[in-house]
Amino acid sequence: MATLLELNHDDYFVDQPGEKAETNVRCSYYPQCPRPELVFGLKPHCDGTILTILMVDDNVGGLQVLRDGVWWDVPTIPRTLLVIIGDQTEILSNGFFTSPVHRVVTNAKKERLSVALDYVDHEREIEPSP
Ligand SMILES: O=C(O)CCC(=O)C(=O)O
Ligand SMILES: [Fe+2]
Repeated sequence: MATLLELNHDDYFVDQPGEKAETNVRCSYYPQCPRPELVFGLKPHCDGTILTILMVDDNVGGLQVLRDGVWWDVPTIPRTLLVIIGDQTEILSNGFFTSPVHRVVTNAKKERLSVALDYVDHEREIEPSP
């Protein structure tokens, strides 16, 4: 990431979070929903994190990302973790990496599980790279 930004500091993104940066795990259960057209699993949002690492159910889609005004399904790939860039990385990279707006839609036939690991710094003031 630092190389892409042409920073002369390979560990720039590793060094920015303070010692109090936290990792939190969130397990979410999305039950079947008889009226998926009316109910979001998770409303549209960006993650306020440095990164979110997401493990989703291989058999159920549901995660969507907004790009150019269109919602796209995020494909599920077995045994693969998904990394979502968070707002803090967008700030650190001065907008080079963007924190995507995403949501989870519900499913009438299948329940869904996900595990999200948030890496976030609530203590330090995050500033754009030099
Ligand atoms: O459950 C998911 O697939 C997405 C979860 C999510 O976006 C979040 O926890 O911020
Ligand atoms: Fe999220």
